[in-house]
Amino acid sequence: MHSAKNFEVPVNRYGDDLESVLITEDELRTRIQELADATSKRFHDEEDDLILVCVLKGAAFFITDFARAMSVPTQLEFMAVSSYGNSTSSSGVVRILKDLDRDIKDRNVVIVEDIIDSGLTLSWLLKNLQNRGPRSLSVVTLLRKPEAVKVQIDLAEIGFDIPNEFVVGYGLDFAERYRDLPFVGTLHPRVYE
Ligand SMILES: Nc1nc2c(ncn2[C@@H]2O[C@H](COP(=O)(O)O)[C@@H](O)[C@H]2O)c(=O)[nH]1
Ligand SMILES: [Mg+2]
Repeated sequence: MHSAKNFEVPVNRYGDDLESVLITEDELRTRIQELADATSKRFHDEEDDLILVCVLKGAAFFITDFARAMSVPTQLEFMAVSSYGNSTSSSGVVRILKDLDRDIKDRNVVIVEDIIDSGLTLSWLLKNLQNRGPRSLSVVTLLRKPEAVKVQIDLAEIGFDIPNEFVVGYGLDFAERYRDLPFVGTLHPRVYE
């Protein structure tokens, strides 16, 4: 489990809103290369380009770094979904706000996720995409909160297991802020209040 103990919060554009750094910029870079290497290896014999599906907006930073670290050709697709629930947890009832632009039938598809919390959103998405008849469908997630997971999902790659805390940065927001931080961290409680 990745914890914050050893990292100081670097000077950043949000002043002292950040309480701790869980994963530094260097750690992200190193681990993303490892995830891309493992994923490239799985698909290096395939003829067709691999389709990477980004679930907006949280995975946007991750997928761009991940795709550039891959050693096989990839094509990017974007989806936007809204998950009904309260402000801090999803219900698993999902509505598609933006669908893929292309047919994925008979194609190798990797969902590139920012974070798995309960896993309910991803579980719904996997069923939805599986019904479209891809040749293969797998998931690479940057973060996972093992203590929060409610549905077991088969994950091809996991970047970091983190504590059950609300995190921001590297694509992850609170009220649309903090996505542009180059590291993953936690906010001071006063920011929520
Ligand atoms: N900024 C943050 N967003 C989070 C966090 N944990 C989850 N999420 C968002 O929810 C979905 C996944 O939710 P799930 O319960 O259905 O697995 C994820 O893609 C994020 O958009 C968090 O700590 N910080
Ligand atoms: Mg997500």
